[in-house]
Amino acid sequence: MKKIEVVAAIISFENKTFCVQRPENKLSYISKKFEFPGGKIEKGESKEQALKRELLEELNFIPTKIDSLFLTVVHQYPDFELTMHSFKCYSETKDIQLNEHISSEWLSLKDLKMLDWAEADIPIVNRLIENGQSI
Ligand SMILES: Nc1nc2c([nH]c(=O)n2[C@H]2C[C@H](O)[C@@H](COP(=O)(O)OP(=O)(O)OP(=O)(O)O)O2)c(=O)[nH]1
Repeated sequence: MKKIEVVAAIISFENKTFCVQRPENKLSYISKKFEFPGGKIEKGESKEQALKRELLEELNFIPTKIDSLFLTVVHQYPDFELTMHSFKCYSETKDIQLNEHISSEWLSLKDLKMLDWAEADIPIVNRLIENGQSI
């Protein structure tokens, strides 16, 4: 089974979390799902380098701070096994550009569950809510 390793950014600003919606995809289980911005780690890259590169590519965004690893999720999708490393990051503005995603939301923790998340993201959402930070 194919394996994919990705990094994802949980971006915070004024107690809200940035959530982005993926475009349509032939894989129904990720098509138009909400996720945390990020993407695949390329050969020779550290996780932090990959995160910074993906945030620039997808959002033209440079975080003011990146925390240490928040949670790593291993999730079996029908076509591949995903390992996703998530990191809390911080923004100084709500104004973030979307280069690839079809929509975005800044949500309080109590509202995160209202979105239709990619399945692999559910443990991250649950952990954020449990921790109760940035409510
Ligand atoms: N970035 C990101 N990917 C996620 C999340 N949840 C989740 O299931 N995924 C899956 C969707 C994709 O199958 C894979 C990431 O691939 P991607 O398409 O975003 O990565 P990429 O930009 O490097 O890919 P590529 O199009 O350049 O090949 O991980 C998430 O929260 N963030």
